[in-house]
Amino acid sequence: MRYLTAGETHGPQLTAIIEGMPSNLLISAEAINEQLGRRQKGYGRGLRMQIEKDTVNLVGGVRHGKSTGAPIALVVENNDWKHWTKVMGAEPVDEDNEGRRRVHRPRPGHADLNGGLKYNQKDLRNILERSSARETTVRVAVGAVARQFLAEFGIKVAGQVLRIGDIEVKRVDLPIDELQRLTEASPVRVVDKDAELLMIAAIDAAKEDGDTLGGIVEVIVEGVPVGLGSHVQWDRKLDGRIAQAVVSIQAFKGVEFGIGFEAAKQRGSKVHDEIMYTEGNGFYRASNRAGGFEGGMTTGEPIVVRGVMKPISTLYKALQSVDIDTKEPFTAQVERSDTCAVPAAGVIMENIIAWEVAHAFLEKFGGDSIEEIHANLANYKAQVESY
Ligand SMILES: Cc1cc2nc3c(=O)[nH]c(=O)nc-3n(C[C@H](O)[C@H](O)[C@H](O)COP(=O)(O)O)c2cc1C
Ligand SMILES: C=C(O[C@@H]1CC(C(=O)O)=C[C@@H](OP(=O)(O)O)[C@H]1O)C(=O)O
Repeated sequence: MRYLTAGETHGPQLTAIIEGMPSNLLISAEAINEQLGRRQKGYGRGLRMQIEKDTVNLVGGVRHGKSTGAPIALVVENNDWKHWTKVMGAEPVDEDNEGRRRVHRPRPGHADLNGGLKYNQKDLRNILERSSARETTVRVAVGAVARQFLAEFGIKVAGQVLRIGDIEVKRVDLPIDELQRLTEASPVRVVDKDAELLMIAAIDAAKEDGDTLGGIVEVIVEGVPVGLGSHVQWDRKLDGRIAQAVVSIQAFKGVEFGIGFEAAKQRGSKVHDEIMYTEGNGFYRASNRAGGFEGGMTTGEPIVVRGVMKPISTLYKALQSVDIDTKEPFTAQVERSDTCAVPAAGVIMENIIAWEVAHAFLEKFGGDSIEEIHANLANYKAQVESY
């Protein structure tokens, strides 16, 4: 199973195609829209989120509410497009010709300069249009389909924000349904309401100063069987694939599993998870410091992943850069930008991880229909139980 996305942030739409989703999966556009809506709600976003009202259009591979096995095509339209038809117009233009502008001032912290040099583009809009995190809209839509696939097999995903700037909350270990419920309505997706108020104040203060904030998000996946991923080849390690997916989110700079970087400070006796066995429950771990992985395979314990997002690159208190035409320094002018997108990024992270887990699940249990996968899973469960 694989997917690709296409589309520009100020173009007419974002598009994704999922190839290899088995047939007979119930796919609800409403459930996809729920995830799209969650991605738009976080505190700290700029004016663009007031323009957009993201909803999915399923234009291929789904009939009568179920996948047919054909490629699934998903489209999310950009409401903002109508304001950009001239700028995005078909004719190449120079600056200020009929209101269309060529971008020649690269923004620090963005793909602009590297992309311009690499693709030999003198209009940096050709880079920024695609590097924008607007693309995550349709990746969340893809992940929301994966989420429905996982739900079919009792696998659930939830996330919480653990840090915004210097405001940190202690992670809470709640049953996943409870965590989902408590973070659902929260503007920064934290359970601790006091910390949330501090975070909102920190975002407001950064905005006041023309500055931006990053943070840390944690995602948990519960109900995964033992043995997703594999130790036998580097690119089959599921923790490795998840790490790649997390760092592929715009502005994500780090990832850790379980106790993560903390492990560097501890002795082995405080890091590894002892193996237990009881009749009926089979093998399990006394703790889950590894965050659900050993040898690139799931242990059957919850997957616990944290991602680090850097502060938003575009600052109202602008950073210095160099004009690609004149080679003269300038300080960038900002029209609009987010101050903090960590809560939104948490929703993105949940959904892209759902995709990676669904992908590994399908690799393990194969099959072209949901019924076939259920049969394969039951067979494997019986094998594990009698091991
Ligand atoms: C949900 C989300 C919203 C973002 N919004 C903005 C924004 O409004 N302004 C900005 O400069 N960067 C924003 N970013 C970050 C940039 O897209 C990102 O820093 C840039 O594409 C360069 O990629 P890199 O930081 O991964 O190197 C956002 C990222 C995410 C995940
Ligand atoms: C559009 C989204 O995020 C955008 C991501 C983004 C960037 O540079 O990554 C810059 C901003 O875009 P614009 O310049 O059009 O306001 C954000 O609004 C979105 O999340 O849907």
